[in-house]
Amino acid sequence: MKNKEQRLIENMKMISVELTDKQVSQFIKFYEMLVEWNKVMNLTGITEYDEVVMKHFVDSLSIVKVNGFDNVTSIIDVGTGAGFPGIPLKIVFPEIKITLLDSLNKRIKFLNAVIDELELENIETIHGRAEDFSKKEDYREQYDLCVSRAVANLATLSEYCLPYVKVGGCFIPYKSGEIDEELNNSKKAIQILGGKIEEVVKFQLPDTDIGRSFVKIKKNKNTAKKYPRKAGLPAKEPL
Ligand SMILES: C[S@@+](CC[C@H](N)C(=O)[O-])C[C@H]1O[C@@H](n2cnc3c(N)ncnc32)[C@H](O)[C@@H]1O
Repeated sequence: MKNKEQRLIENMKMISVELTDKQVSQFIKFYEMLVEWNKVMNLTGITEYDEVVMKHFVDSLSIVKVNGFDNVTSIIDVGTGAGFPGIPLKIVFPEIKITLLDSLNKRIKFLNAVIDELELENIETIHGRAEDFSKKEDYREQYDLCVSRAVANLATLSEYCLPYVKVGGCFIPYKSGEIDEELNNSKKAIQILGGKIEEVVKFQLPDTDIGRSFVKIKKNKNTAKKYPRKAGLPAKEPL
């Protein structure tokens, strides 16, 4: 049986991500903290090492198959939970400024401990609702890229996420394989919020039957000031 480090390296290679020794040890530490803290708080339903590597680490980074990162200097991960996809992106792209936002404070405490332990820099956590922070000048239309995994349907999520994206930047949600109906139900919201669907890229996680759809949404005009509506409304009454 190969050791943990080798298995991680090989799985990442399957999506063309090459890891340095430092990044390998950061991923292993992150895994250990996830399992340890998961004993006292609900962070993830998956704790077996190889499953975490594939379904959390490789999945978080599979966006590299869709989007280049050369011109990305800032990313916000909305509804990051235990740090997915934000922490794996930070480990692999240390030079990019990353903001992790979640409304559950216990998850933010976990993430702050991970940031300390892994000695990550140029990364910030925010405890708050997506709908509230994008109203603040320091966050509104400040990011090259907004990502989000497993948070809400695409119409609701677009109202959470597009206000954070600069004109010319992108919002790329991690969605499950079957997405046609969700796409149809979100086209109006995306257009109202200043976005345009550029492409939908389907991807299969290596050696699994798990399908992903990445929806690449370009921000082509400013989001009107009245969006997002007050907290709770985007989920209750999607645009
Ligand atoms: C199912 S978890 C997914 C976490 C992580 N993105 C992942 O894929 O493992 C959804 C997360 O979104 C957060 N969330 C849901 N609605 C939110 C909102 N309006 N603002 C901020 N966070 C929100 C929840 O607190 C939770 O941590």
